[in-house]
Amino acid sequence: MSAEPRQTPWSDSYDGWRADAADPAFSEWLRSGSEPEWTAVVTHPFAASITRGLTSEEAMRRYLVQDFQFVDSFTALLGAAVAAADNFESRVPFGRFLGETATTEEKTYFHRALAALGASEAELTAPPLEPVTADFRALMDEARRSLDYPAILAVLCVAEWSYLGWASLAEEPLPGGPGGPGSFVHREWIELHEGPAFRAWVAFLRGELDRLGPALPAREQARVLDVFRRAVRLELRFFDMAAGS
Ligand SMILES: Cc1ncc(C[n+]2csc(CCO)c2C)c(N)n1
Repeated sequence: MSAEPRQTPWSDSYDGWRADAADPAFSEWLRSGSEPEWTAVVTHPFAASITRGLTSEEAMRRYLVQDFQFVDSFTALLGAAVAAADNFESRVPFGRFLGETATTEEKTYFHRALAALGASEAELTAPPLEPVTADFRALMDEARRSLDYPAILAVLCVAEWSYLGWASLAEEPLPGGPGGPGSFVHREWIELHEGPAFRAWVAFLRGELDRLGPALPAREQARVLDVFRRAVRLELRFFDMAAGS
């Protein structure tokens, strides 16, 4: 007979929580303090239907048109992270991700996917924003203007870690294969958020929060948690919007 693993009670004080947490990482405090919404994001029915290639072209177009507007503010936020990081070694991965991944994804995936889904030029460049897209952009713009490194990290970390979360749940064979459901639009969207390079990027973002978070005053820790939770709620609303609910 095996014992049930002991659940660490979550505490809104990081120091109180870490005393008996199995994994005392600051990023784990933020994530577990964002339940149940965190799990609702990574297991969202819309994300699950992407992993199975079952989202319709219409739903995928609506989602990606809005997401391209999200990615624009996200890319600006990466630039703010270069500026706000507290040391040289930390600036470099943001610049590398911006140069390698963000631009590739933007230039190739979004353009190819939205063309294949029949999006118009206006939908690509200046679509009407859904309320959740406008709210998400406002949060990212607030973090960017603050140049507050832990707050910037919190928003970036939620966006990337939660996407790693749902994409890691995809099972082989991925959509878009011969005779199977879905297309390259589904398959590449999963592949972009999975794999060793993306995992290392998420580990870097978490590592930065784990490095800086524990030494922050309790008041600042609570502020980072607030930003993290707001971002998680927006991820949830974003998938709800995509699902049309
Ligand atoms: C709502 C929303 N949240 C997170 C991501 C993940 N993500 C944000 S930017 C980026 C790479 C740069 O293009 C990735 C993978 C997303 N796309 N949309």
